[in-house]
Amino acid sequence: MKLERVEIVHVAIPLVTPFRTSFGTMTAKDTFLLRVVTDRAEGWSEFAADPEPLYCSEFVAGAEIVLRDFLLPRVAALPRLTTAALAPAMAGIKGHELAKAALETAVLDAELRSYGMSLAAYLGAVRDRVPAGVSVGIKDSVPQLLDDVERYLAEGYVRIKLKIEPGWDVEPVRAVRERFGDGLPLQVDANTAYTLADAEHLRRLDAFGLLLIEEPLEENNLHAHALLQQRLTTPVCLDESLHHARDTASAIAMDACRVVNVKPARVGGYLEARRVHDVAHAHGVPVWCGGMLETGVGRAPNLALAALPGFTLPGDTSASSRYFAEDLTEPFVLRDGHLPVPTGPGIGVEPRPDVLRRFTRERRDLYP
Ligand SMILES: CC(=O)N[C@@H](Cc1ccc2ccccc2c1)C(=O)O
Ligand SMILES: [Mg+2]
Repeated sequence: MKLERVEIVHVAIPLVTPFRTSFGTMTAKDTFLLRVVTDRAEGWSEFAADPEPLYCSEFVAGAEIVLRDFLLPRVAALPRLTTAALAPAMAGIKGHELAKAALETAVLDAELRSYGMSLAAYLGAVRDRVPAGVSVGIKDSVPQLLDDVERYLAEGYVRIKLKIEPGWDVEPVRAVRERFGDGLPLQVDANTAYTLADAEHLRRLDAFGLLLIEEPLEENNLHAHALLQQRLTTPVCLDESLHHARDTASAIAMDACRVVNVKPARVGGYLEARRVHDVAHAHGVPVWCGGMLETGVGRAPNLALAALPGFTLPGDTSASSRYFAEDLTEPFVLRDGHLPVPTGPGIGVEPRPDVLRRFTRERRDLYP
């Protein structure tokens, strides 16, 4: 393929309800899409983070600069544009996995469309639908939390994930366990909010039979997570700490990570996400597909990834209606607690032009 044009489309879509985590409260998904035009086909992708570097160090304005000034010049210089050639071409630029993932995914979408192949087929999907979990934010009160969990269960979600932080952890988890029983698949996500000094307090969560506790400690401290795991029976799952297959292998070897939250954006794209899956699967470590409040543009490829054999736990890819009154793509609708894996060429979806126009803030060329 030949790279002809790359467009950046800044979008802002209100969330149906505010989403509070230990690092902040979101009221809208404010990010950008990339549209890559080649001589054979065009492809779309979505940048996973936010205008502010709260979940990780990357953010919207910074990613646009890195793409325009550093990543695109290297990619445009390739003699032949293939998705496989992108990561090596961009490797000289340190970090910026989310920006690299956005570019690689749009090129992958275009390349697969040019062959008429779905991302699911390309990655090696073994299922045509995946079970849907839901991530529930920190609430103002326990009764409000129980109402929200009840509503999500009634909608069919098969797993509940509760955001926790110091002061909102044991009590809400106990309340959900007592109200919905021991059979409910239940996990928590601290988004790095605790330290090893909290180990004794976190051990209290062992009483509730949780599937996992996600990223309890600061990101990139595998040693601290390994020390914490020695003191908990609840499996530690890493998210913010894992940036590629290599550090996933290290985390597993150190017993710092007994479950992996795989986020293609966090590891630089779907090719590396599959490698993370393969490394974990080879070690008998279950993986699940994390979420970043993506619109349908980011949700569709995550469903293809979640259909790989090692994805044995429900992920955070919820229905479109969990976050948005109107999605940029055709909405993803829960059916019997599952979402369908897209079967069309590439990521299998594209933004609906009229809806995209309504939520577009600005649109400009990044290349040429
Ligand atoms: C579904 C879920 O809990 N996702 C992330 C946290 C998160 C939540 C909201 C976000 C909004 C914009 C950018 C990044 C975001 C990350 C997590 O697993 O830790
Ligand atoms: Mg997480």
